[in-house]
Amino acid sequence: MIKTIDLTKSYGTFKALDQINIHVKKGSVYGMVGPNGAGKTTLLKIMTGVFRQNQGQVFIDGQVVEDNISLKQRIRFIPDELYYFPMSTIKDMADFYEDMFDVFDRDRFVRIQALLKIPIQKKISQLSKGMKKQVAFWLEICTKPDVMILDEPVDGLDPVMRRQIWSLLLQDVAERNMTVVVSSHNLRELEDVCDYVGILHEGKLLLERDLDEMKSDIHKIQVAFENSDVTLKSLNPLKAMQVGSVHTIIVRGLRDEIEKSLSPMKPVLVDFIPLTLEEIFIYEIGGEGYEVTNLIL
Ligand SMILES: Nc1ncnc2c1ncn2[C@@H]1O[C@H](COP(=O)(O)OP(=O)(O)OP(=O)(O)O)[C@@H](O)[C@H]1O
Repeated sequence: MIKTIDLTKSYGTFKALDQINIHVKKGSVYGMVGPNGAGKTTLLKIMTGVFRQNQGQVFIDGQVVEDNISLKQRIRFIPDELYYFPMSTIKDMADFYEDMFDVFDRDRFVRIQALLKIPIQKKISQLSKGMKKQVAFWLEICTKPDVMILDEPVDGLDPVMRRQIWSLLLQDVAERNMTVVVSSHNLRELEDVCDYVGILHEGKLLLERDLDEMKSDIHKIQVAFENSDVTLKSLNPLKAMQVGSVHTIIVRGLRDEIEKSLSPMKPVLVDFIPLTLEEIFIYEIGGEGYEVTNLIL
């Protein structure tokens, strides 16, 4: 649904994005992860048409985003730094959104107010940073966008509110097939919500992966044998440790096939332990010369 082709952006002589090709499926949540300065905000701002690229193109449903007003109506962007009209109250902003967007859902606005419990007569300038962020989600989600682009969305929100906001977003993903692109420098934060993850580093896309596929393709296993001489070299582990007769290995491959390979060795224990997304990425790109832990933690 969203596709960028060779997207390149320079600020003066500095190349902030270098030939970025990303692919986001309709109705999915795509996490863009990378350290400070990787180019995430630049990429998101080009995807929403806020910034112009030097080369390449962004397509949504096959249409070019740049200068496409009707397409941009279907995209909402919550930036890292929020802007509201000076002196406006939440009600003023809701009225403005209702004027701007035919699709603004006033009933939903009222329902979400009961959840967030922020009085709508409050001046937004007098709200805390986290509350301002809540207001941004509150307003944008009521415009029922097809695409929601979020730059560091949960920054400043407390853990309970993070869950509330994500549950609102995921409800729209499930019910309306909304597509979400979300940036973060913390993989752990995205682990529970993303279907796909892209890692950006120094303006380049290091990789892009389907998380379910990745999770089914790499395993951490504890195996124990009566005989401590058994080796697991035939499984070509990415990593292997042994304490007494208990082996802990990281192996690529499908679970069924790994179990079949282990069975003739007559293990007394085989335990598949879930890998965190962070661990998977470390094994996925750790061999490519990057200090992955520095990129994604
Ligand atoms: N307006 C600008 N003028 C010059 N350089 C810029 C400008 N905006 C961003 N940059 C540079 O482009 C690079 C990418 O910045 P960007 O804000 O896209 O990174 P980011 O991944 O969003 O970082 P963070 O996680 O810190 O928000 C950085 O080196 C930054 O200094």
